[in-house]
Amino acid sequence: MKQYLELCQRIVDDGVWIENKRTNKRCLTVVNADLTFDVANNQFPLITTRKSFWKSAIAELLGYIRGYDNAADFRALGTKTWDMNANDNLAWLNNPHRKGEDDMGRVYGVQGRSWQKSDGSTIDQLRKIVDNLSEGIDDRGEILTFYNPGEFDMGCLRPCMHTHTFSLLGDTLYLTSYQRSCDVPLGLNFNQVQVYTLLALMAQITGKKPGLAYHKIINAHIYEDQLSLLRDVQLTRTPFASPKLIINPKIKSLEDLETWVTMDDFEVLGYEHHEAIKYPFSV
Ligand SMILES: Nc1nc(=O)c2c([nH]1)NC[C@@H]1CN(c3ccc(C(=O)N[C@@H](CCC(=O)O)C(=O)O)cc3)CN21
Ligand SMILES: O=c1ccn([C@H]2C[C@H](O)[C@@H](COP(=O)(O)O)O2)c(=O)[nH]1
Repeated sequence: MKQYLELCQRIVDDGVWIENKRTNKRCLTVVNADLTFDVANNQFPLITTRKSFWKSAIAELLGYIRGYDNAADFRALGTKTWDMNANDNLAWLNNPHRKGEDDMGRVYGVQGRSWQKSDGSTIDQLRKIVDNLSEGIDDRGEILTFYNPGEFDMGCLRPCMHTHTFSLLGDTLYLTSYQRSCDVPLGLNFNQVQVYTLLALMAQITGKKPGLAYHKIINAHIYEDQLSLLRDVQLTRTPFASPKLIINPKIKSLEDLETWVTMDDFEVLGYEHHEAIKYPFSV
């Protein structure tokens, strides 16, 4: 929580106002932030200075793991986070690649599970990583990347948290996640839960011990219409201690994640938090 609050304060104190063309809003912006989460000791980085909808964040992650490309599938898992980008974004609505209501196109998990090759076949990046790690192999290229510039025009949004690199030291698994663009009041609240949970889940299904998760952010920003709520409300609150994330130990494989896992397989213990804050969302 300390790292999150320090980043918020840094943006408020040192941020530069940058005009964003896509959303037509100004963003108070800093460049480069490094967060570290202690997954080994179950220090779940859930925001406590407001109510955080952590199930929605984990549902989104599970949708990426499954390779979903449709906001309706994300809703069925328990999150509405893709509704606006799939259905309310004019550039995407006018894009000939859009297959209709709720389609997100070739974003995130689609790239992770079925990256298209020029011969028409596909690459399942996640399957290869799970197979290698399960056998104790780290080929120094255990990289899951959603960043495919050749297909940006086929999706509703370029991926923000775009690359996850796994590293094995003995039987301890580490994760380094890269994020090019970060909406600190809304997105980061979800993204840090996802980085943490991705390492915890990957360690569990490959039979490794989880170590640290490193979260590297490039452009960290606050939209102009979020600033007063963040600075004058959220930042004046005193944080509570980190809660714990409990994952159903019956989850043992990638197939389990793909087939029967639901949000009921995740539980948070000891979550003390301040009241919810409704931040404006920019499409
Ligand atoms: N401007 C913007 N910020 C983002 O964080 C973001 C995007 N766009 N587009 C793609 C995804 C979608 N994400 C989202 C979308 C919505 C919420 C959101 O509304 N969160 C609320 C309520 C969540 C709930 O009730 O489930 C929150 O208070 O955290 C969060 C992240 C993260 N990403
Ligand atoms: O996981 C996510 C997804 C998106 N965001 C935020 C970061 C930006 O505010 C927008 C994306 O806009 P771009 O113009 O494509 O950078 O969504 C996030 O924080 N986390």
